[in-house]
Amino acid sequence: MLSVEDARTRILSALSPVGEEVVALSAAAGRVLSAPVIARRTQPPADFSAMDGYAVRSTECAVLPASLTVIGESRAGLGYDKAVEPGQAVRIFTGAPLPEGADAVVIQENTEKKTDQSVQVLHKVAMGDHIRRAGIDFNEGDRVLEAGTGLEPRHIALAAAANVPWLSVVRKPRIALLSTGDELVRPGEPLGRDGIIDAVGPALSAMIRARGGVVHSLDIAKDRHEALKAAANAAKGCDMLVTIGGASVGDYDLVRDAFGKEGLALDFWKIAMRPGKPMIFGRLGATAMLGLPGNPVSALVCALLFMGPAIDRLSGRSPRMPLRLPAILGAALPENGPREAYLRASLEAGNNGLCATPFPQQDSSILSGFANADALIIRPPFAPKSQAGDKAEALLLDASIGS
Ligand SMILES: Nc1nc2c(c(=O)[nH]1)N[C@H]1C(S)=C(S)[C@@H](COP(=O)(O)OP(=O)(O)OC[C@H]3O[C@@H](n4cnc5c(N)ncnc54)[C@H](O)[C@@H]3O)O[C@H]1N2
Ligand code: MOO
Repeated sequence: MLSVEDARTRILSALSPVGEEVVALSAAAGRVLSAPVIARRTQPPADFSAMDGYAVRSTECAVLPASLTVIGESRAGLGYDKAVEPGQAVRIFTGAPLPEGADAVVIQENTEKKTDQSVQVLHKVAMGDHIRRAGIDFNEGDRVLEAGTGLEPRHIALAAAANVPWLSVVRKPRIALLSTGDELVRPGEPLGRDGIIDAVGPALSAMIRARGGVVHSLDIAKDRHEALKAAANAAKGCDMLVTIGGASVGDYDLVRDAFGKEGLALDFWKIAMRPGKPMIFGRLGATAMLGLPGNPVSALVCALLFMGPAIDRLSGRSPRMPLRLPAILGAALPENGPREAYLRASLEAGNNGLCATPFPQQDSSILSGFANADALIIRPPFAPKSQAGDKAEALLLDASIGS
């Protein structure tokens, strides 16, 4: 069986970013740049004042107090267009261009205004004080953002400041999503005695959207070849098809077989991990296919470790993984079997760092445990018995830990 690491490498190397499109800056948040952003102006475009005060010639202020004649005003968006001569100063405000001849700004708290036309400088002034030099942020022609950047509001601010109103971004990957199983119904729909609610489909829809993909919902397919054939057809034109369930060896686990008949080029089936062993990866024509196991925790853990990074790759980003941190075990664990284990655990800040306590119940059908977990403890294949207090590694499920 493939290791988790090898499986991820195989998946990521089989995928590449989908095409690009141009979007307005106002619609670009959350998208991924497909080309660098080149500044179309210099920022600041000239030497600017960083404070409210007076633009002066610093040598005029060598002897204090220095009395200067105020000859005009420079404010943001409307500079003073004559030079400052010896004995003169210009009233200036934050973000205003420094007038010619001036080489420093003295903040107004360090002056005393005598009249509208006269000011006394009371404190020392050095050349360059409180000046933001032209181009300290960026210059016209600079590459201010690289291709592959996931656009956060701060990147939007930078592109806007660089006067770039349109951005080339990677098209949102289209992800077809199919739950399989005769027993499944959608939440809230009429339910027979042995029915099971499709819990994984809604979770994966949310995950795909949060990751920047577009969900093409294929709903729920019955465990029949014709239903899976119809789904394979409906997924055409999508960048990836994600199926849930039917990945194992039972009489009703038809996914590999049925998609095989539709031309699935299987890359691998089965990973040495727990939960998540019977995961499928391959290609159906131009569409990548990820077949997740049906047990809900298995499906969600596989989605976290493989589907998320795969969508990142399709989106042109470097694949993101949950943060992996060293932790101390909060309870003893038995020897691990041949599969890498991902144990649902709570996480607390302890005296010796993070303390990860595995939940007693680790069955891959138990959603309540997974929903309330902070982390997954990773145990390598055949890890020996461990005691509380031993070192371990944990994957954070959320960016922050509840207190
Ligand atoms: N003889 C063997 N049996 C099993 C093996 C094996 O190696 N040999 N592997 C086990 C492992 S590990 C897993 S994981 C499961 C995976 O099975 P399938 O992918 O075929 O999943 P299903 O049989 O379709 O469903 C399993 C279980 O999960 C429920 N389910 C399915 N889809 C959903 C959904 N969308 N939302 C909520 N619950 C879902 C389904 O009702 C079943 O209870 O196979 C083991 N068996
Ligand atoms: O891999 Mo299964 O996911 O052990 O339940």
